Amino acid sequence: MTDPAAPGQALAEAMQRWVPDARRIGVAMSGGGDSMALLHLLADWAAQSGAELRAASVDHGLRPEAADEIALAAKTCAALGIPHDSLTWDEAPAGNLQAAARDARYRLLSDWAQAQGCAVVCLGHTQDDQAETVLLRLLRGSGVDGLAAMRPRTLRAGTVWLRPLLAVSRAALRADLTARGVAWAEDPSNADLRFDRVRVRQAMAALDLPVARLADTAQAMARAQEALGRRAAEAAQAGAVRFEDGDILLTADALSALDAETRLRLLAEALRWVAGAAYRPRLSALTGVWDGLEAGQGATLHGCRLLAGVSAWRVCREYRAVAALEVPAGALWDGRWQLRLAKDETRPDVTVRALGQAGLGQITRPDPGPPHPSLMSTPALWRGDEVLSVPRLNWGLSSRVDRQPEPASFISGLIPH
Ligand SMILES: Nc1ncnc2c1ncn2[C@@H]1O[C@H](COP(=O)(O)OP(=O)(O)OP(=O)(O)O)[C@@H](O)[C@H]1O
Repeated sequence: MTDPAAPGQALAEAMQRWVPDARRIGVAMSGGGDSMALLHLLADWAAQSGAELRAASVDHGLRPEAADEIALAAKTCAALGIPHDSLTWDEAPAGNLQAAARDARYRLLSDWAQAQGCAVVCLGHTQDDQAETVLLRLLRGSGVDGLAAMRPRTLRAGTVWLRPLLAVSRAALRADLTARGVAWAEDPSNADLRFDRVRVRQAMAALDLPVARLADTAQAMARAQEALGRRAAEAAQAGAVRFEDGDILLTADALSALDAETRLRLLAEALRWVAGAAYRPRLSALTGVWDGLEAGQGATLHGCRLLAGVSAWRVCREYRAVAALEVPAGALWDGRWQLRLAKDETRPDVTVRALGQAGLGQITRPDPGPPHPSLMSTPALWRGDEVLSVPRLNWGLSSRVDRQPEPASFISGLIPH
């Protein structure tokens, strides 16, 4: 069993391992105990290594106490001579509030880090957070990917995030702060039993569950996840997957030679890639779809259409998912395409949107060509109601594709990074 590590040593080892040469490091500070300890430990490490620190806190505008917590973070940074910024989330939240607040936090911190020139941003997740995540995911029926829980280094919203305290216990961090005589804020939502995480935390304490063992499970699962991802990437490169203008074709013969886990991984990644999504659907949600495809039935999932052909299954974008998207020519469409006319300076009113039925009625369809659902969601250049160009079909005015979905991002999506 991996015992919780001593805070200062664990942090220095993590920094040495993940960012040996970084000059400027960002710190995400909530004002709570974990990120307060992170700040002090990083300050010790920076004094030794010569790195510079920058700190930021996000006020989501959801709790009245947050302003005081951020003020405490700012005051502590000032005492340590570390520049600190307060970032405010002022968009109206949509959907799940917790998830929207978290996404906004990562986005705001990522933009801030880039503006500050920070190579990475450090987060204060602890070994206890990791153990809670494992247990939460176990209770939700997660497989290998979910149980791999949080990684010490991740990419999200275009920024590298580090969790240098993932092997350190929360108790050790609190003891470190107490020894330094440093105050921290206690977030009242940490006692709010409406949150699954809080209930899991309390259950772990009541049952005296071994935190370090649960965290070990995450490490074992992360190794398994990487091995399975590499196996799926090899299968893709050996011909199980073909790329066709933003669609993916899963080759029936090659798939039938693969084990079920690898096949599901390829299908899940195909859905993520075609939808341009940050996350794959859960593998367990795909078994039913797979059985349907084998029986020749298509499906609609994750913003994609799945078409069951004889020699290959096609994954294409679902028309309904993109029907309302319209951007000026040259701007990013559906997060993954950039199109414009070869001579676009003469056509300022040109936009990009999906071909749809209205567009299909205006063009000559290639024969043989992509199937109807794939054509429907194909991006085209329009002026008002008139289709000017469909670059994928080489139809209409000459055009340029400045950006399109890249096969390399399919392969890298299979291997955790
Ligand atoms: N309001 C905030 N401003 C800046 N950083 C924050 C804020 N809230 C959390 N963090 C950073 O994230 C770390 C984890 O915080 P917490 O466990 O509360 O978040 P979470 O929502 O569970 O995070 P995650 O989504 O990464 O699991 C903190 O130690 C801190 O580094």
